[in-house]
Amino acid sequence: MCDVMEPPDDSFDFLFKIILIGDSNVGKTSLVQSFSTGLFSQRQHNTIGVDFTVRTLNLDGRRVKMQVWDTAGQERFRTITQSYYRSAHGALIAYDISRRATFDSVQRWLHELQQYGAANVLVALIGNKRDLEPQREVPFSDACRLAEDKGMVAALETSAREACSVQEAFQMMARHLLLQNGLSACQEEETRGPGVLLRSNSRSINISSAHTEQRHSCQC
Ligand SMILES: Nc1nc2c(ncn2[C@@H]2O[C@H](COP(=O)(O)OP(=O)(O)OP(=O)(O)O)[C@@H](O)[C@H]2O)c(=O)[nH]1
Repeated sequence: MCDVMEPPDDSFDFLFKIILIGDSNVGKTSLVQSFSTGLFSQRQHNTIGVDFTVRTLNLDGRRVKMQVWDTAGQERFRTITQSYYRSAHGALIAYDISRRATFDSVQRWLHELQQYGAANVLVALIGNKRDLEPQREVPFSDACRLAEDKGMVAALETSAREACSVQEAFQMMARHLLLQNGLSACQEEETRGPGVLLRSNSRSINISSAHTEQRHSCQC
């Protein structure tokens, strides 16, 4: 049944294209699935090429349509996935907090983005599988340092499995894109400056409090 109060999903104020990149099996598809349906499936097929999902967010009265391009992490699809970089307004580079190698690859993904993406693309770093705390191989402080060094807008940790901070990750990117377009997403941020996310397992890089101590408790 249709809710008469809801405008049709094709109406929007802003359209942002977001690309999700990172090594295979870090959980990119799971993050997109969690964002679009709230569901998690343990058995996930490797993405072939690129998948496409759309969801419209209501951010403080603005309808922001998010077109999310979920790319394959496997090397053999690299030529196909690179062709999607150019039109992206924002990029989420994902790694798995329990596999250091996937974090070490972030620089390579960033390099690809710089090579094939638009000059003003906004980038955020996502450490997924936060629920695997006992197997953690990447301290959150390493992610924050890298994000800061590379001029990314934020570093966050998520768990697609526990639906932890996933919505926030996409909303954060949407808010940064609104800000980039000269629009504050909400009044509170207008008084606070360009920082957006203040959760304990996330950190906005371009705010004055960027050097405050970080904690890791997930409060979902
Ligand atoms: N524990 C845990 N497992 C996760 C999480 N997110 C994804 N997984 C699992 O990690 C595996 C890989 O997930 P995918 O979403 O297919 O990874 P991907 O990055 O899209 O992989 P490619 O399509 O090959 O690039 C699957 O078995 C998921 O169930 C998470 O937050 N926590």
